[in-house]
Amino acid sequence: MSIQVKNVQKRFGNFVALDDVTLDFDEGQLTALLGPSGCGKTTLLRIIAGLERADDGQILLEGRDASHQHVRQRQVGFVFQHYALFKHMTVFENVAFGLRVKPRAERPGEAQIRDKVRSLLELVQLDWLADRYPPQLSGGQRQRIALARALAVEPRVLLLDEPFGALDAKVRKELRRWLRRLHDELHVTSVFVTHDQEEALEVADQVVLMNCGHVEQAGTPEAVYNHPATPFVFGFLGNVNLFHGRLEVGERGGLLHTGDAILPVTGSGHEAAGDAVAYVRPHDLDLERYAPGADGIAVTLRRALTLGPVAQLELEREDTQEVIEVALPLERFRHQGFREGELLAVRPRQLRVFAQPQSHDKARSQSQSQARANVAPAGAAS
Ligand SMILES: Nc1ncnc2c1ncn2[C@@H]1O[C@H](COP(=O)(O)OP(=O)(O)OP(=O)(O)O)[C@@H](O)[C@H]1O
Repeated sequence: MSIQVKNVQKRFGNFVALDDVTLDFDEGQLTALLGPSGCGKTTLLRIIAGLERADDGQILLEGRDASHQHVRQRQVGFVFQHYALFKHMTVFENVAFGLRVKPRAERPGEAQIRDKVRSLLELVQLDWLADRYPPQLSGGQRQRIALARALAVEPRVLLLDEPFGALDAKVRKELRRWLRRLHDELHVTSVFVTHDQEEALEVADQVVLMNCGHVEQAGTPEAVYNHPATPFVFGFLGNVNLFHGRLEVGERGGLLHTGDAILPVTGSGHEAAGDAVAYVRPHDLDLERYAPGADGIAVTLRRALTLGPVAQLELEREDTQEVIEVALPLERFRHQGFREGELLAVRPRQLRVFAQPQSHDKARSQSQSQARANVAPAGAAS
């Protein structure tokens, strides 16, 4: 079932939790709602489910206005962070619960219930736990049972609120791969809330980046990561270096004057000249030995972390003393033989510029500071 969210507005008192949110969730798609704490992810999920009413706007399910439909009529299945399994019931009975409480006319017979529960337990690969009670399960197993229980009533939409939030990192990773495989088998339109960018990028077909009650960007993981629409998205999805400076726009594109360096800018070329901030990821920077008059930013290599296949380098700008973070394949780093204390030159392969906002409203400036919380220790913080 497809879901459309149209111009949804939600306030709690004077606080705007959702501000004109418009989104499409295609039939059979797995979408991640991603964003910092308090940005409105759960509120949006609850409004889609019918657990919360929007003040304005519409929810369309399969093209039909469902804004006034009761949660039951919407045919949604839920999985929450804190697994709400019934402790006094076996795993089997927990999964059977939704079927047993159906109105008499719709309730399947006992044999059908048994078959259905068995096949769901096989689907989540926990059929061997049917007779156990929830306290006898691990956290990951409980979440898989919670999912089987949500699926028992054949929901047309599956909503998951931080389903793996309470689990440790290793189990989370296993479970998110498992969720993806399960989704590929079932193709139920699913929306899950997370504040873990890796989880969203790895699992989802569509990632919706939210911030302060509005949607910053929605798109495939590839699109939001490689073509971030706003500084917030850039900062939220992975490490980034910031270069503050002045943008000069000429016929052949933009040039950023930052400290003593002049750097060519990639991108649309529609940015206005003036104060600007350029964004570049640590792996989009080239590094070579410094030579007087050469292009790039002169830096000193302060620290090299050579764990794993990538060398993480901390470099200090000669002109502004800001820190730049560079990620180089370990082999290349070793081959070059760079040493700590050495003078090098950094050149961005891709430098994305966003114009400096002239006037911030409160929410936007908050969004900026949240974005900065995710940047590399780099010039970043300045
Ligand atoms: N019932 C409520 N009454 C008042 N304020 C609320 C209520 N529910 C949510 N809020 C506020 O609305 C904002 C959005 O909350 P929401 O739970 O949707 O955020 P979230 O993005 O899911 O956050 P988290 O990742 O921390 O769960 C928060 O500032 C929250 O305090």
